[in-house]
Amino acid sequence: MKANMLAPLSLAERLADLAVDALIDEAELSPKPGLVDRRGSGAHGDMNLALMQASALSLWPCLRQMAEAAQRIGHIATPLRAELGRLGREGEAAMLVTTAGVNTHRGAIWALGLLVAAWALNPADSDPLNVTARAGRLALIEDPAAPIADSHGLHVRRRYGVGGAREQAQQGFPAIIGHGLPQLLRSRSAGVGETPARLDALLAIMAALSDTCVLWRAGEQGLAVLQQGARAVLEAGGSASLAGRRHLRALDARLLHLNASAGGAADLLAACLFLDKAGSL
Ligand SMILES: CC(C)(COP(=O)(O)OP(=O)(O)OC[C@H]1O[C@@H](n2cnc3c(N)ncnc32)[C@H](O[C@H]2O[C@H](COP(=O)(O)OP(=O)(O)OP(=O)(O)O)[C@@H](O)[C@H]2O)[C@@H]1O)[C@@H](O)C(=O)NCCC(=O)NCCS
Ligand SMILES: Nc1ncnc2[nH]cnc12
Repeated sequence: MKANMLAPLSLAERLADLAVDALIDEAELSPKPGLVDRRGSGAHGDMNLALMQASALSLWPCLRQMAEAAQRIGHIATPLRAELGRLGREGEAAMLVTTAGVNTHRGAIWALGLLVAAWALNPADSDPLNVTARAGRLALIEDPAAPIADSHGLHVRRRYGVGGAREQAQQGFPAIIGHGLPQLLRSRSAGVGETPARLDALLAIMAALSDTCVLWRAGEQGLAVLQQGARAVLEAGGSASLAGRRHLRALDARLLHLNASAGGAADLLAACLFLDKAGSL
């Protein structure tokens, strides 16, 4: 092989590439209400775009290993779930080293980890509906080595009775399959550019999701502001329209005022963009 030629990539490497690409696309997408983007840190004192990009790149080895584990183990049962849990915890540790302790992508490791594994289990069937269904079956299996977690998500689930990241995965990612992905395709076929189509997909996810990050910081009132505000942008014509952009600006200002950040919806947009890349593998 010539020195300037790259070695062919394995399936696991290509899946990790697509997942990291999707994370970087999500981080760079702007203007996202309340979230870190090209404009700044949103409602986060401890995150910025460079940190999100570095965090995304740090997850490549973990995502590749998750896909490899799925190929090696080959079926949906406890051994694969246990291995994904172990690799997920290692990935979180690598992320926290890269970010000096800031939780940039915990939810993304969970969602994309399950999805790369589900894809690698049957690469011939990359229909998003079937990949998310396989990921859901994986998420339903208990991780025998999971530590007793004291997470924000746990507190919020107990207080407000919502499902959170675990249930979203166990149900086969309804926020993506029922909202984000159809909106992405609808906005594209309406002829808007790729950036507004992705923003509309994010808003559709925000309007449908019980995001435990928002509930943690801003309670039920914050979640209602997010969901109603996201719906208002879409009903006004989406982020490509003048009226939609006005609603989007107002939503951004309200979320910043409430110190509310929809990190869960951001993770699910990355997962949605990953599934959308299915055709390019
Ligand atoms: C099963 C886990 C997902 C753990 O879930 P749990 O709900 O117990 O724990 P959390 O630590 O709260 O993590 C869930 C993260 O998922 C995102 N998320 C939130 N709501 C939803 C939803 N409805 N659907 C899908 N995803 C959702 C969200 O991640 C983003 O937010 C992070 C920032 O959160 P936080 O630290 O709370 O943020 P701040 O507000 O900044 O904190 P303060 O400043 O106020 O202190 C950011 O990272 C985004 O990614 C939730 O945080 C799973 O994680 C797990 O069990 N992992 C163990 C290893 C494992 O098994 N891995 C499996 C590999 S496939
Ligand atoms: N763009 C973003 N801003 C804040 N939290 C996030 N978690 C994942 N993506 C994020």
